[in-house]
Amino acid sequence: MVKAVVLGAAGGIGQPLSLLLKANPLITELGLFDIVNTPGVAADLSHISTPAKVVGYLPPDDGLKKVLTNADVIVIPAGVPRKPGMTRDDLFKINAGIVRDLATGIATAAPKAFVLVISNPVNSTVPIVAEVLKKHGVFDPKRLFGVTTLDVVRASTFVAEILGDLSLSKSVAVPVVGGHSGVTIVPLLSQSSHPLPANLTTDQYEALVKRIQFGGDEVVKAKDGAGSATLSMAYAGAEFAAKLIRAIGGEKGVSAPTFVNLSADPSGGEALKKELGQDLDYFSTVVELGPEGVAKINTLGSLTDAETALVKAAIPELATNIQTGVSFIASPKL
Ligand SMILES: NC(=O)c1ccc[n+]([C@@H]2O[C@H](COP(=O)([O-])OP(=O)(O)OC[C@H]3O[C@@H](n4cnc5c(N)ncnc54)[C@H](O)[C@@H]3O)[C@@H](O)[C@H]2O)c1
Ligand SMILES: O=C(O)C[C@H](O)C(=O)O
Repeated sequence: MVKAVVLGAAGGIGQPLSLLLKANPLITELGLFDIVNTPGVAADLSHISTPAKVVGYLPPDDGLKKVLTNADVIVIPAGVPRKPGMTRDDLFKINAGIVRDLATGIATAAPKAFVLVISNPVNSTVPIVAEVLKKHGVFDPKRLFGVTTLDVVRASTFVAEILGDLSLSKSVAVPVVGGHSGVTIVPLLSQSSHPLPANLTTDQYEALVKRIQFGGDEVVKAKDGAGSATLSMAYAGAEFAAKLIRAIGGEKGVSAPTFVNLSADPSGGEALKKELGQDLDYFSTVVELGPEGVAKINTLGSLTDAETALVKAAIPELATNIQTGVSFIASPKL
């Protein structure tokens, strides 16, 4: 029995994500929450012939508390998306408060749930959720995840394109580490399950790295004011949620890159911190998943000089983004 909950379920990501979760046979209950339209979305999805019982809630009458009660897995795509010319950090002003309030609901109504954060800027919203849970004395770092799967999905697709065979994209696995914005997105292409063509030039390699780092901008530009990635994000979010649900159900050998608090690792992430040469509290890397959530946080492994430089370039922005999230909750003005 797995109850999954989507907070922001009526939005551009929320609706297709809810559809994909409804299609997951391991989910037996699907709770949808948004400030608008969830009764309609829930009624629509409830006619699909899969096991999950679907219920939609709105804020009145304790809707947030009701949807969160007995939740096992909570996915959060609530918040505003980018328009052309904006960075993910520009979303902080609005999304930080939205995520804080939803996290407060989780802290009281579902403190043991696994929480998957999609709302941007992920590098800051994940620390916000952690700080809220800490304030309530219920933070378990093993249960909190920043969803960076879209970067991994993009890397697989773009590598398969370069290999000239899109049918490979499902099996191409590229670890993408760091964080989820611009230069903090670091694809470790030398560790791709399918090596890049030997004749790839440095210019082509650099263009591929840039495309993975700035894939979000490509979509924002193409949507021309109508938002950012929604369908590919829903696919990526459902993929990550499905992996986690399999792992908490006891399946062995499940792992995925995700942005986590390094204290979730049994060793406190010391080996990774040593590799990074920096005492960061959060980082995205390949995480082994298990019944309690994070089972082990993997180190980066062997990197090329170019990848070492990318990791180095990611760290200052990542450290600032993390601190922005932490300070938002620590602020005495709240
Ligand atoms: N992590 C990633 O890789 C990734 C990828 C794409 C988008 N995103 C982010 O996901 C977020 C959502 O994007 P979208 O395109 O779905 O936006 P959207 O505007 O289409 O949908 C957002 C939904 O959130 C709802 N919402 C707002 N405040 C809420 C609250 N307090 N409680 C519950 N619901 C609330 C809105 O009503 C809306 O339905 C954005 O911040 C975007 O930047 C992240
Ligand atoms: O680019 C965005 O703002 C949305 C998302 O983070 C993405 O990577 O597509």
